[in-house]
Amino acid sequence: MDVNQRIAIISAHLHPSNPQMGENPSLRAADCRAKGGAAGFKVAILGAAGGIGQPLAMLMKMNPLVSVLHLYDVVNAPGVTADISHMDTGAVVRGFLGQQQLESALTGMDLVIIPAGVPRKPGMTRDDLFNINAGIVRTLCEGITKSCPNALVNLISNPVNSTVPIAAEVFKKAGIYDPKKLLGVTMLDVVRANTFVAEVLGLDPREVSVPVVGGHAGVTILPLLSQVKPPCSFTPEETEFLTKRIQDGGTEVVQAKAGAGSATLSMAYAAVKFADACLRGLRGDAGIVECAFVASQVTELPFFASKVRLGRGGAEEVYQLGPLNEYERVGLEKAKKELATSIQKGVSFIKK
Ligand SMILES: NC(=O)c1ccc[n+]([C@@H]2O[C@H](COP(=O)([O-])OP(=O)(O)OC[C@H]3O[C@@H](n4cnc5c(N)ncnc54)[C@H](O)[C@@H]3O)[C@@H](O)[C@H]2O)c1
Ligand SMILES: O=C(O)C[C@H](O)C(=O)O
Repeated sequence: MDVNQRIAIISAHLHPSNPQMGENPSLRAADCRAKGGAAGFKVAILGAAGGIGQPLAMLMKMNPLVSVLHLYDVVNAPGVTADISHMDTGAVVRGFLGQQQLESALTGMDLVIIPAGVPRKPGMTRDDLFNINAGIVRTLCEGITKSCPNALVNLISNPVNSTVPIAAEVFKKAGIYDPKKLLGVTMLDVVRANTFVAEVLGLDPREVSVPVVGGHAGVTILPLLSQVKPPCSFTPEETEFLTKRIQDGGTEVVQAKAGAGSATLSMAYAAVKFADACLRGLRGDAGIVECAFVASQVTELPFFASKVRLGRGGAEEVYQLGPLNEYERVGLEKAKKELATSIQKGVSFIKK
């Protein structure tokens, strides 16, 4: 950067009348840095000013795999962007406010993470969010079809069991659907399962790995306690207690927050854990396996959460469920029944 560019940056901050988001000279200098060979991926967060979005943005700014971080929301994006952009980590941060900036927010992105939408209040199911969040997800996915059709998409907005089918239909309509690149984020169920199982076993949660399959709502969340690593066994009472606690983990937080929303901090942690795995897959690292809600042939349903292998193309391999015990087989039937309805609801929303 030459001396004139440096003077431009200083005067922009001394006379801050000009900076419209994305047109600040300091961002142009950062652009040079981003273009100047900074290795890494370009990531957009849609809904970045929300309860999940803000800690997620902070954690992604700390991720060394990210070179450019775009923060988009319909409110408060400038404040969150200014705040996070002061962190002395590598990623260049840019903010985008409102629908008219969606295209710029998405252009050139490798990974788009979507936590936009309303959260639950006590007494609501995730499906009660459908009427508002379905339209939000449709609009954002239409933006993706135009501006970054090859990006990997991590969809967090609830009800995930319906929003993922909505996204798939939007992408199909635009002729850009690649099932491997659309991933519903169920990592929070795995994070909770690891934590709750570790509590019962008296272990450090980092040593525990629990596959959670099915979907992301109530009985569709199916922890496979017979496949826990390290290998262990549970009494029927422990199995019942753990399965219920994992299935109701979201409701536990909604009730504790008493009207102030749902899980945000643990979700941001889970979202970053999952996004980091996706980015390592995109980079070509071998052996990255996580659970996600994806297009699937594991059951008769078109979407199902199970372990997937993440690679350069996204979810490159979807694994079978492995041997289930009787308790899990019964749970699987219940999960499939509810999932079928939620998936169909999402598909019909776009097809109608
Ligand atoms: N998948 C999961 O495991 C999981 C976990 C927790 C929460 N969630 C879901 O994530 C969503 C967000 O939760 P939250 O607590 O962050 O809610 P929040 O209300 O705190 O934040 C949502 C953000 O989305 C923004 N937004 C609304 N419409 C938008 C649009 N059209 N474009 C861009 N941004 C828009 C809002 O302005 C807000 O900043 C909810 O649907 C919630 O149920 C999913
Ligand atoms: O429970 C919710 O509504 C939010 C989220 O799906 C969760 O599991 O915490």
